[in-house]
Amino acid sequence: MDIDDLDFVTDNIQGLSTQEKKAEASKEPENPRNNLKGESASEKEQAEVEVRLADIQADPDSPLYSVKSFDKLGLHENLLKGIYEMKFTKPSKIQERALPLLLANPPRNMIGQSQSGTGKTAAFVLTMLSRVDYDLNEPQALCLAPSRELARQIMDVLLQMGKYTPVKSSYAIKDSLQKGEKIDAHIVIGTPGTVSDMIRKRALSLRSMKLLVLDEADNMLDMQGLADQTLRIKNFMPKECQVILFSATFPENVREFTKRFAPEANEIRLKATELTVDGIKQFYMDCKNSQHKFEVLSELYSLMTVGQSIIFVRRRDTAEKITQRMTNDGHAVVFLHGQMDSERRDKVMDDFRNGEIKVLITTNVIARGIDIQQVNLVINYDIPIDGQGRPDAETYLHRIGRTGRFGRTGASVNFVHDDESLEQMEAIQNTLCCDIIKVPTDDLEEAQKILKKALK
Ligand SMILES: Nc1ncnc2c1ncn2[C@@H]1O[C@H](COP(=O)(O)OP(=O)(O)OP(=O)(O)O)[C@@H](O)[C@H]1O
Repeated sequence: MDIDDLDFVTDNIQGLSTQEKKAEASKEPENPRNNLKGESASEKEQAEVEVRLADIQADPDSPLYSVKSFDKLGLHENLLKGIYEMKFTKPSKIQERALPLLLANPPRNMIGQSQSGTGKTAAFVLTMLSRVDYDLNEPQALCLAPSRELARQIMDVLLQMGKYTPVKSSYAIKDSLQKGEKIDAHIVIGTPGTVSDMIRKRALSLRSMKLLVLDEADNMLDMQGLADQTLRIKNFMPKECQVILFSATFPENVREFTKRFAPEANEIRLKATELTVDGIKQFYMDCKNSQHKFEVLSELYSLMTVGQSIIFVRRRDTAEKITQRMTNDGHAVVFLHGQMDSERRDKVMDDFRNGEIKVLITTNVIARGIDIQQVNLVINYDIPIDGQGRPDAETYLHRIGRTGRFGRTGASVNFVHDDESLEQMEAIQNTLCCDIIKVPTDDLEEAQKILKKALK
């Protein structure tokens, strides 16, 4: 699989060298990506997505529905120029509801929840860009994210949306600052560990800060994880700072804390039944044991070609091992995890983003926030569990939410291989009140057809 861009070629040409595969691929009859009008298939697909999106945005039950246009949301014309250049035509529900509240004066805190892939980033990025004083060369807005990869992605959005503003922005992620350097940018985007370090070394001054944004806020305020660091950073911020929390999930155990962290906040919440995204079809494959699980994975990838996909595993060493075994079987796959050095992580992510890498095997490090529209398949090779070994429905939602972005279709496949993993998956299914459909492991041709149909 995963040669060039031949999304729907299912021939098994595994076992050939890369050169041979490319030659084989170029033999496809009459270039399947071109139609009679001379329009390339990807342009056609894009047009189809846009038409579908227009329908979805007209459906009041969709999280992408809105009544207003961006022009009516009180944004500066320079920001509107940036937004329209990104080809955003209408706001999504969360953008339409949150932006007027976020921009109102006096500023009020916000706890905003909306399904994965529904445009939360634009809501908080536009708020940061609207609130800073561009004549003051000091950090005024700080956005924290749980991973380097997500911080880099938010920066990309900021630079695109702020293209027609004089914004200066800076990273606060590992290896982003030279020794002795001080940040004088208006907006800083970083991860909590590095931000804490920079504050301690006085490389980042918080005295003019007006805005603190936590993306993936429930994760950033999780007592088992990043809460300590995040809280410490907040305690250094000026008291009157506007606090903005966004996530697709706010589980019960962090709710109280989020309210204390962002007191008297405007709140936009989802009901438990609204958490999943309709465009993502969920499946599972019941394997006999862990060896069979690997065989099914490898065989499935031999049979089907998807746009791009992410395979989630529980442990870093599993990511490396599965990558090795898949490579031995002739698949082009790459791993990414949090113990790799910064340069390597950035390279892998950039290659995945621009489509050079088609299959990424990874841990929860990129389970949240990562937005790559071509990803149409997510595999949970290991069912997600939390620090106490309990089924982790939030992580599950975030993982599968790497596909089905902003009205696109996507599929997720859970691999189970014993009673325990089956029970974990069922517990997640019950928590989320969603359907997870079984696909056969003894007829992978059939399995492949079912998945392909779901992606149409
Ligand atoms: N109004 C809009 N019109 C068209 N596309 C949009 C609009 N708003 C956002 N998008 C696109 O939708 C995709 C998902 O947006 P974003 O990454 O902000 O989702 P999210 O809600 O933060 O998801 P997650 O919970 O996974 O972090 C992005 O590719 C973004 O460019």
